[in-house]
Amino acid sequence: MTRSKELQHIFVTFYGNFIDTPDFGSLRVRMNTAIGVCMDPSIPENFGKIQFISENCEDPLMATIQYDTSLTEDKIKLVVPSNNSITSFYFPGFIDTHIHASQYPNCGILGNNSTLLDWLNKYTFPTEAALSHLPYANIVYDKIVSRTIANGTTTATYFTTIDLNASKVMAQICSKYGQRALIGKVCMDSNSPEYYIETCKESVSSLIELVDYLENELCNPLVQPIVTPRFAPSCSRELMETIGNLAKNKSLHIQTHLSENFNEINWVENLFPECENYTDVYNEYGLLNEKTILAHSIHLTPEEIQLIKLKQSGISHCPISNTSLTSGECPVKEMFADGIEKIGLGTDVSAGYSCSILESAKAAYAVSRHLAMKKEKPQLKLSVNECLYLATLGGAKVLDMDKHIGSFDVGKSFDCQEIDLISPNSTIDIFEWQVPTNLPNTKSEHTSLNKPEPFRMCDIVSKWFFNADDRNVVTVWVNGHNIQNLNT
Ligand SMILES: O=c1[nH]c(=O)c2nc[nH]c2[nH]1
Ligand SMILES: [Zn+2]
Repeated sequence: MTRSKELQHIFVTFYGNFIDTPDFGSLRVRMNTAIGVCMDPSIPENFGKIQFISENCEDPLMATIQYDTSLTEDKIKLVVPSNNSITSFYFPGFIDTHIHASQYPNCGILGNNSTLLDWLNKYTFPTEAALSHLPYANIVYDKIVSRTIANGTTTATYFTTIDLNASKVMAQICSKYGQRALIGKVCMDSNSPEYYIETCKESVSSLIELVDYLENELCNPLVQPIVTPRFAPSCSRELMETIGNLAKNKSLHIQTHLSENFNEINWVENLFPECENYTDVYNEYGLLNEKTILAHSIHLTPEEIQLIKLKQSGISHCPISNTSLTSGECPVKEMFADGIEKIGLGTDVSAGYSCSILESAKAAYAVSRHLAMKKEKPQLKLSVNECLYLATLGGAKVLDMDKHIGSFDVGKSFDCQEIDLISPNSTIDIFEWQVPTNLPNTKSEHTSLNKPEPFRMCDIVSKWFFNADDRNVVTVWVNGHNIQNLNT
């Protein structure tokens, strides 16, 4: 298709099987469904957003014209899965609520016995400091953004480094690829190595300049700033208060680390004796609100849980990182039971060894089971559906973006990944008699005494969850745009 022809399309209708998790624990399966997305730049309020959903639809083109009779066929692009079979489906794009783009060169390098504070000093700070060299930052940031997209991540909340210019480079790269991103220039003016520290004044002025750059120069609504005090030990009271005020005045997101490791928690208690607990430090210095993302939050006291609930902050559960640095097991189900409503997943590269949210979802499943065994509480186990919710709509809630992303609903942006269990390089083995018939839960002619019943769609999802990787991600869209095949 020529570029000029493509430009005429002001509406895209996606057709196939749509699966999402509208609630914690439920799986919504909509077979043979048409979802219409407005791509008309002259209607900015609808651009990239889902306009209609027609279930059990036989003629998606007709459904589109019925939705809007002013649309003619030449204005509509119809997208069907490349392998239009029952083993392929559309799923909401993954949301990574905590990832250090700058640590990607260390991904998979952890040091066997490292725990948080020695790992930071030995591996992390030198790697982050090196990214002030912009050609290096360009290569690393380009790779992590394309790699997360290849793994189905449509929204990511990034930490960069203290370096302003490298943070601008990261924003440019996210914008180039079309990924939805929050860009966090790290703020740290205390208790850090002399080769990787800023003064409070430098930190605040770099942050202000980054915010100004994103608002007034880059001007891509998909790429937003996020205020990023690294964690309480590396921030002075003055720094936290100043950037907290900036976040409040400009309605910006905030991200930081909380309660990851016992040595860290003791350190915070010694550094901030005026505060009730670790969470209270962020509250005291104006950093705790409904747009705050708290990574880890493993060892919280009941008082801290109540404070987070009161302030409606979100928690980013990073199970691969927590296992790798032996930080602990975040009690996700207990926190939900205690009334915390906003919990999502973070890869936490490079304390986490994978930039795939699907891998993090599997790790969340495993960690919850270890916790259930340790505490002899089977109710602490996370199900596949619950893990997939954390990876999508749960993450959207953490980012306070659940009105816009995280599931397939009219009015939401079309942020989506097409999954295929039998894509060309797939390593998933699925046998002919296991392939479901077109109608969910009906028996097919395969069924006999000797042949088992075919899978239901929830089995197909389970197979994907445990057996898949990026080879099963066929295409990725953000705001209705295909962002995976940038160079095609
Ligand atoms: O997992 C983590 N990664 C980090 O880079 C970091 N900095 C403070 N605390 C941290 N925890
Ligand atoms: Zn982190």
